[in-house]
Amino acid sequence: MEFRDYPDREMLALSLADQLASQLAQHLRAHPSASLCVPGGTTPSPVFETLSGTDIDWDRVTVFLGDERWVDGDHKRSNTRLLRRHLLKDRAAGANYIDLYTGADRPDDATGPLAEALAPHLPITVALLGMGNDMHTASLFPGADHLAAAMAPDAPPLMAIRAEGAEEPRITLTRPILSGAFNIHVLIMGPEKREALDRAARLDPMEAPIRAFLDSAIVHWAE
Ligand SMILES: O=C(O)[C@H](O)[C@@H](O)[C@H](O)[C@H](O)COP(=O)(O)O
Repeated sequence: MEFRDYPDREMLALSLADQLASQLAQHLRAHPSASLCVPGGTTPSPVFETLSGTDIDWDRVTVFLGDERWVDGDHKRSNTRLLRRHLLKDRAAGANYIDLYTGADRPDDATGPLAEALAPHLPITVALLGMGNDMHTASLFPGADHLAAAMAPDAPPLMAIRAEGAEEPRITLTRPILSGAFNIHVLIMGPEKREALDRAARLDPMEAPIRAFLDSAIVHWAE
């Protein structure tokens, strides 16, 4: 794991957005398209704000979330709503967006069609992951109902998941799809998350799902 410590949150957001954009641009120099997988939650908005204004060929970039809460796109807990406000605008408005919330009654009914929609965009070019204080990432929560299946090497690309720490049913990309990304970045801010990360490094991925991605990730942190 590579750990990058920034003087403040603003520097982190500017620098990380630049690193993500450079990796996408570099991939686009040699390939017709690229994919960007991003987290929801509260932390990444400043990174998204900068990234949305970067001058890359967004028309050739497909964006999707690593996980979505099973709520309508205009619900305040919708990660898609967050992306529409902070990332899928300005220059990035031209990106192709795959919405993980299909409107099906249950996320369980959406995994098949979404796996087909994502397939042409795998492996992921750049994956940005968040982390909760309980060491979950995407919706891979410790103690979640299908965690073992979602962490297995032969897991399907997406799974429906329910967990105590999650307020609503979720859909999540699984370990093999996320860990297969060419570039993996983890974004965390604040002392609590830094402590959680240190703890995760000593635990098994079933107790600390973020652990499964740390060996090949760059972790970006600011106080
Ligand atoms: O939908 C979600 O909740 C996420 O995608 C999730 O994995 C998130 O990245 C972490 O929970 C951190 O969330 P915060 O940035 O809000 O702390």
